[in-house]
Order: sequence, then C-alpha cells, then structure tokens
Amino acid sequence: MLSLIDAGFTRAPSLAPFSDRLGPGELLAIVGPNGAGKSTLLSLLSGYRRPERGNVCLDDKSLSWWAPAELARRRALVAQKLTLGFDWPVHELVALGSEASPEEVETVLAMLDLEPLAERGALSLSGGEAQRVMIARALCQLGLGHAASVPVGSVLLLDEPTSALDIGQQQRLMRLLRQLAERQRLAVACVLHDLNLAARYAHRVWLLERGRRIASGLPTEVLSPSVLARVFDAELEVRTRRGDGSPLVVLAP
Ligand SMILES: Nc1ncnc2c1ncn2[C@@H]1O[C@H](COP(=O)(O)OP(=O)(O)OP(=O)(O)O)[C@@H](O)[C@H]1O
Repeated sequence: MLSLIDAGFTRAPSLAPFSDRLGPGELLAIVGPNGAGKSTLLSLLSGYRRPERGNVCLDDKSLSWWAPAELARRRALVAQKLTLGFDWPVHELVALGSEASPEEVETVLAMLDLEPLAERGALSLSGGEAQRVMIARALCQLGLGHAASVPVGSVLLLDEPTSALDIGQQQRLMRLLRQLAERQRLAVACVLHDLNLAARYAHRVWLLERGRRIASGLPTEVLSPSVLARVFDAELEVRTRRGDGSPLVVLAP
C-alpha cells in the first residue's frame, strides 16, 4: 500500500499537496495535459524526490525509511526517457540489478513477447522493443519472474509505457498490468496520454491540471466530456462503449 499524506512540492515543478492511497489489486491511470505534473507525481510516488510537504509511505513507513535495496524490491519505476546505456544483451539488461535466475528472466521476457530478442544487443532494438525491455526490467526488479515470492502491495509505476507501442502491444501491456494488479496484488500506477486506454483498463483515474490533482474516481466519473474539453482544450465527444459501458473519447473532426 502506497500512501500520500498531504504530500507535494511547493517549489518548481510544483505539485499541490494531496492525500490518497494506492492499494494492492489496483491499476491507477494518471492523466492530464502536457506539463500538468504527471511525471513529477511519479517521482514523488517512487521516492526519487522527497516531498517538501507531507509524506509518502509504503506499508505505513516513509519511503525514506526503507533501505535502498529493500525499496528496490518493493517498488519499481519505468521512466519516460529510456536509458539503455550499453549494448547489453536483452536478457542481461533485464536481469541487471535484480537477483532473478535465468528461468525467472525467461518468464518475464515471455510476459512481454521478448523471448525472440533475448540475445539481441539493447542498442539494436526498435523504440517499442526497447520500451518493453525497460518494463521487463522493472518486473524482474520486483521479482515477478517468480510470482509466488512477490509481496502483496509491491508498487509498479510507469510513465507513458505505451508511447512507443503498436496497438496490439498496447492491448497486451494493459491487460498484463491489470492482471498483475489483480492476480499478483500489485499496486500499479501508470501515466497515460491515451484516455481510451485509461478508460478501458484502469480501475481508477487521477486527472491532473497545472500541478493539481483535480479529480479522482472511476473512469466514468472522471472522463466527462465537459471536464476533458476544458482541461485539454480540445473538441471531443465521450461516448459509452457497448459491453462494459466504459467511456470512449473521440475527437471531433
Ligand atoms: N526542474 C524543473 N524546474 C522547473 N520546472 C520544471 C522542472 N521539471 C519540470 N518542470 C516543469 O514542471 C511542469 C510539470 O512537469 P512534468 O514533467 O511533471 O509534466 P507532465 O505532466 O509529466 O508532462 P508531459 O505530459 O509533457 O510529459 C512542467 O511545466 C515542467 O516544465
């Protein structure tokens, strides 16, 4: 369980303090326009930046209380900017910094359709392949190759993880994230620009605008046409998807 307790930043990039919780079993989508503070919020949730006000706790202990190695086993961040560094073979890069066995690495590679690329050098990967490798690395970091050993409420944070993925890979990734939340009892928070992915797969949505969280709730509650049109300064319609009744955001011509 990750708890924000009146946590935020007063200096730039500012993020108005707020309180909420991200619990096991939950897939949270964080949405908002460019510059709204989504990546800033992930840096707060991950502990890469300390709040200037309030606190962020994992299992009721401040993130700064945790020993770095233990924290790394309990929360992982997939950043927006990919840092592949050297030309490591994919299977080595994915295992880097974790204690994953070769079998566990194989399991994680399979989750992201990466087995055929296991021996490839990281620098030869396409944008979408590299993005999936960075996600695989985060899953290895949390020990997801050996799912039985993953503590309930471990936290996976992802910044625009679908930005380089084709539509099929987007679907597989979002299904995987939801499955990891529901079956492995992970707490997953994912910054998304695609409001339809948020609407279709997230249990809950936080909407940010100019450094403030202005809404939180079910996708049907948060993704209302009037709010989206104002916040994104876009002409759009929100329809109701047949089947599950989730919102479907369509741009006006
Ligand atoms: N070190 C910094 N100093 C001053 N302002 C900053 C700094 N880092 C980020 N900002 C500003 O803070 C605001 C929030 O940035 P952030 O990266 O969190 O936005 P975002 O919602 O993730 O945007 P995007 O959708 O474009 O990725 C932006 O206006 C950004 O320019």
